[in-house]
Formats: sequence, C-alpha cells, structure tokens
Amino acid sequence: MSVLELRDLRVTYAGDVPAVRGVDLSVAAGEVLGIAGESGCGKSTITNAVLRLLPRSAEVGGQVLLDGEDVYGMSFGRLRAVRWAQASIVFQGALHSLNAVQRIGRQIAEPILLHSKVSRREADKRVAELLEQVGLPARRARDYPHQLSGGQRQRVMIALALACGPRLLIADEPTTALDVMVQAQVLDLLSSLVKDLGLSMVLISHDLSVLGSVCDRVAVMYAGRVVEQGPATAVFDDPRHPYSAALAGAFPRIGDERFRYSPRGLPGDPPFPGDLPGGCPFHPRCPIAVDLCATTEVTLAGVGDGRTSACLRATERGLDLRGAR
Ligand SMILES: Nc1ncnc2c1ncn2[C@@H]1O[C@H](COP(=O)(O)OP(=O)(O)OP(=O)(O)O)[C@@H](O)[C@H]1O
Repeated sequence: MSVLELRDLRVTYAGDVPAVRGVDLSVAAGEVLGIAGESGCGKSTITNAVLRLLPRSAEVGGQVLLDGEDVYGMSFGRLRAVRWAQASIVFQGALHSLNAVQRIGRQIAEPILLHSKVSRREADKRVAELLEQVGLPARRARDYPHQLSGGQRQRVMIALALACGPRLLIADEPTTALDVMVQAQVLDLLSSLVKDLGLSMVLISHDLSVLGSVCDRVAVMYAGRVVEQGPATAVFDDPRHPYSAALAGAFPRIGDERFRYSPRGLPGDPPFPGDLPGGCPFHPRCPIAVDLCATTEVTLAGVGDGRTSACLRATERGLDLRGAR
C-alpha cells in the first residue's frame, strides 16, 4: 500500500481558480518523490491539500489517502493525530515559520508533548536527540531563532517535522533562500535521514536538477497538472516533455558542457490558472508546438520505461527534446 496517494486531486480557489486540476500521484514506503514546476503551478497547493491545511476558499475534489485512509473523510481528532505523527511538512522560509520569541527547544518539544504522553524531561531528551540527528549540538535548544544561521534554522525545521516520528515528510522548497553550499548540506541531510529512518518523502522544488540528485521519481507540473512523470535521472537527462526539458535547461549544472555557455531560461510566464489557454496549456511557450497543440487537450500517457508524458509529440521517433532546452 502507498504511504501517500493522490487520486484525481482537484483544488479550486475562490470558485474560479483551478490551481490543481486532476493530479494522480503515489509515494511508496521508502520512496522519495520529487515535484517540480515553476512558481504558481500548484506545488504548495498540493502540500497543503495533503494535510487539509488549505484556506476555506479552496474547494477540494478527488481523494488524498495516507496509508490508505482518506484524509478528507477523517474526524478533526483523527486529523490532529495524523498531522505530525504520520505525515509532516518541512516548510520553506524557516525564519517566518519559527516563533521568534520562543527558544527552539521549546518549539520542538511542543508537538511531542501534545502527541505523546511523555514528561517535560522526556520531551527535552527527545529534543536533544532530534537536534543531534539534524547535525546541531543539543545545547542549541536554548537558542532563539535569530541566534541561528539560515541553514541551522532549516535544520531546526527538519527536527520539528521529525518530532513525532512521521512515516512521510513533505519538504516544500526546503532550500529556498539558502546559499548554494548550505542548500547542498540540507539536501544531503534530508536524503540521509530518509534512508536512516526508512521514511518516505515528497520533495518540492522549482529546480529540477536538485530533484534529479535526491529523488527516486519525479513529477513535473505545469498549470495544475502533471505533464511528465518517471525515474528522476531519466526525466532530467532525457525529458519526454518539452516543459521538463526547458526546466532542466533553466538550471545549469556545473561541468555540464551543454549549459556552459548559454544557460537559457524559459521565455514567458506560466498562465494564470483562472485563464488557461486552450489545448495544451504549455503550447504558447513551447518551442516544438504544432497547430494541433492549440486545440488538443493531452492527458498523461505511457511513453515506455515506466514514464508518462502529456505531450502530443512525446513518442515521435527521432524527436530529441534536449533541443528544446
Ligand atoms: N488562497 C488562494 N486564493 C486564490 N488563489 C490562490 C491561493 N493560493 C494560491 N493561489 C493561486 O493558485 C495557483 C497555485 O499556487 P501555488 O502556491 O500552489 O503554486 P506553487 O507552484 O507552489 O508556487 P510557489 O512556488 O510560488 O509557491 C497560483 O496561481 C496562485 O496564485
């Protein structure tokens, strides 16, 4: 059974902003799934939908199953138990997520005291273990968030997410706003924790190369839908959708000859979900679009090797999508 399964997940804000438009995804035990896409494609909406953290203006359709249990069919009591203890989120921007006037040890102890019948002393012991697990000395428990660097604060966020021993971590852009060296350290930490603790993880990033190095599988999203899914390295090295190709090309890798001289961004902006173009929503920005793309709505279809793509041209023989980069 999957640790997390999204079945035809749909989220519409304010009645007419379809931010997520029918997403099917699953995460197996011990698996790391990456979700990639530009700002506005619906990544954070999915994160929040999993633990029912969306604002009231959001209408949710389809199903979210955690260990087979329907999150939207749960009582609030059950939901409270599931959050933290079964699945938890590492949010982006630790500075805003942590309480500035509370010592970090106290902040990490809070969910532990709330979710398990332990004494304050036992909770403090667990806090010390957690801090060490994320590479911080236990004495930092006495610090306030402003006494830590950005990378250290993000480590605290990870410790917080691990506090109640979840099986699934959802890390939403966990390295945004960190410098490149620290980003790599935080990603290494997440990868080793996932391995050592036998967790599953959903890692969300706009940077496909980050996902390629950490994830088992990747789903690339555009305008609220998955447009390509498959093994992470395959999607990055040999994309089967021109959007994945463009996204891979937008983040040059050091030492990669193809990008050394002219790393190209993607021209134009993603469409607003309330005003999507007809046919394939990527066609106005697509370097290989043909007339049919403006009128044909394409759904995900198998393109071999356990991969799916929502591109009319994905299976054309001899079409090298790396040229789309
Ligand atoms: N509360 C809301 N009310 C109305 N529209 C919203 C709301 N939250 C998000 N949206 C819209 O839904 C779309 C998807 O947003 P979402 O934050 O999920 O994207 P994202 O891929 O996570 O982007 P980012 O990386 O910038 O957070 C965007 O067009 C956004 O403007």
